[in-house]
Amino acid sequence: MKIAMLARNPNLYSHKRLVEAAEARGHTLDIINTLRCTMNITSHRPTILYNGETLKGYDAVIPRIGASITHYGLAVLRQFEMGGVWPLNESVAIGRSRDKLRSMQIFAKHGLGLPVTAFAHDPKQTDEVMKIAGGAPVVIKLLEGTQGIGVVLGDTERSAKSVIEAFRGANVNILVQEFIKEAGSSDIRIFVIGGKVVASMMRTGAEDDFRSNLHRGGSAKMIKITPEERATAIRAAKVMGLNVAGVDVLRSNHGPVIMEVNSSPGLEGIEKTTGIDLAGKIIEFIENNAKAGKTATKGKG
Ligand SMILES: Nc1ncnc2c1ncn2[C@@H]1O[C@H](COP(=O)(O)OP(=O)(O)OP(=O)(O)O)[C@@H](O)[C@H]1O
Ligand SMILES: [Mg+2]
Ligand SMILES: [Mg+2]
Repeated sequence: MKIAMLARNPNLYSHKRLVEAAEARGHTLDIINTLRCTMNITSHRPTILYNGETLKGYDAVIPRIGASITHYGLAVLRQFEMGGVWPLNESVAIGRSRDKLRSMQIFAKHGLGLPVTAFAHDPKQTDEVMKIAGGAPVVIKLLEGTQGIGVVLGDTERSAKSVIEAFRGANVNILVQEFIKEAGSSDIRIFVIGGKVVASMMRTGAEDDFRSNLHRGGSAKMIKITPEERATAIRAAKVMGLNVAGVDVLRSNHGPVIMEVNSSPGLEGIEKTTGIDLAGKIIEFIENNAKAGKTATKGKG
């Protein structure tokens, strides 16, 4: 097969592993720098120009679109989809999962466990937002945050309110969430491919941090998840419409609650922790599923 991978940095562990796995199985995998793609949107047959040439002949495209270029990256992916190239994850599904509010609303609608979450646009609503989240301690999150940056614990009513007001003053969107203390600075990353759990790990925050992010100094270990956690992760990936997903859940007193669902989950932490060849499993999934024009949404947007 001829596979395209939309990515910017060819030296990232995840990207190198996917190239390696594809080549080991006899495929070619070209890394396409998303931002260097030019789109011809006017023609009847949508095309993508790359380094002066029209991209063609691809059987599948692996989107690894960074959070900072979601908008342009999804347009490029849609262009592939409209040209009939099978995407590992569809643009519509990635768009859903990148929007924290939208995804939480979808999870709630499907009865999946979530931390109690409040959101308001008006700075005057601080008291109400605090009340919905059940009062201090609460977790305050930047909607556009990543790698644990912009995730703050408001220990007391007073500190929570000043954090909310500071964020609001900076004119950024936030959500306020019940603090799941019983999770003990740990979360579980569950890796789903094609509706099956293929690997999972528990990440625990550094000594003095409630955030479990490995980027913030957390550590990871292998873990056996419960059937309820497994079902939650599979369902979360399904309602997002993602073939490949990294589902993050916290163990709360009221069962597993979903933190977020990642559409381009990193491979380094989880492959090194579990010893499972996830890159190989992803390529295998592509082999078994890629078919020209076979997408649920066909880039309908
Ligand atoms: N409501 C909560 N209760 C307890 N701990 C939380 C809560 N929300 C977040 N955390 C902790 O903080 C960490 C970071 O939060 P979150 O995953 O929402 O944002 P992020 O890591 O910045 O986003 P991304 O994972 O996309 O980089 C979580 O992994 C979890 O350990
Ligand atoms: Mg996120
Ligand atoms: Mg996270």
